[in-house]
Amino acid sequence: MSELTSPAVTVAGVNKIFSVAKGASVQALSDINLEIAAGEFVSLIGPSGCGKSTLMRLIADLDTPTSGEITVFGKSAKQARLDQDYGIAFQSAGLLPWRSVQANIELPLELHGVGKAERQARASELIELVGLTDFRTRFPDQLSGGMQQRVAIARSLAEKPQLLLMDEPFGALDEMTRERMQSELVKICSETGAAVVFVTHSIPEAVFLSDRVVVMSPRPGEIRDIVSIDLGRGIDRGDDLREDSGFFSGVTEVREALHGAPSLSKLGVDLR
Ligand SMILES: Nc1ncnc2c1ncn2[C@@H]1O[C@H](COP(=O)(O)OP(=O)(O)OP(=O)(O)O)[C@@H](O)[C@H]1O
Repeated sequence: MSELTSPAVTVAGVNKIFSVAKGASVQALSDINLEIAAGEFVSLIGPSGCGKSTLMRLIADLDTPTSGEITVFGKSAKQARLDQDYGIAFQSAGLLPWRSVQANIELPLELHGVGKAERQARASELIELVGLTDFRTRFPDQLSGGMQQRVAIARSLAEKPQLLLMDEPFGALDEMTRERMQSELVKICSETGAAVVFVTHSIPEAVFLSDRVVVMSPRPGEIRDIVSIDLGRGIDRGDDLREDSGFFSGVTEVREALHGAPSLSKLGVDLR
């Protein structure tokens, strides 16, 4: 399969066991199977400690599975990392403290040899997008946690990647900024056709953003249910959607899946 027709991510029979103390181990993930299509937005949701971040770290090749296989656009996770095939925005912003906001956002472009003028123009666009125009020359330790997250989000978008890995990227944002960033992310994805794997603790956030919500069970993390959210894409996901009955049905379905009740679609209930 060529890179273009490959799924964005495949996770096949993945287990992850951490060795903790002498002889003791923690099984964080158990037999995870998941395929994320190119351009698809998939959220991972589940109780604290169920392995969401572990799964993200495995996809990003920041750790390796104990068994099973992960591919990204048909390549091994390692090759995709080396080729920088995706943008990453994780909870701890991971900014370089000695670089300004602007220079942090320019970094991926710099690493790929994009010229200075183009880099600066793209960074300015993104700085405006995340509402940090007055902070472009500041350094990360001069920013609040939420602002740092916004810099990390801008950096992850710098190269218009075809895949974004986002682990609670909006966790430290106030509710207004969070909703604005969600709407921007929907817009960016429909413009660039990027696939997204998104970890969140917020059911409404998962439903607003996703094509599918993967509901995980408590440790060892297994996929308990996958809820399809058929609310359209792009302009269909405007702010009005937050008050739409289809949106509320999605929230209910994900909540019930989280609590272990059978999903409504599985019972043949039409949610539209
Ligand atoms: N490096 C590690 N060594 C040992 N155990 C680990 C390690 N990383 C994660 N774990 C354990 O694996 C389990 C899954 O952790 P993970 O951070 O993936 O959960 P999570 O679903 O992202 O949690 P949260 O929602 O609280 O962020 C937890 O029990 C955690 O303690």
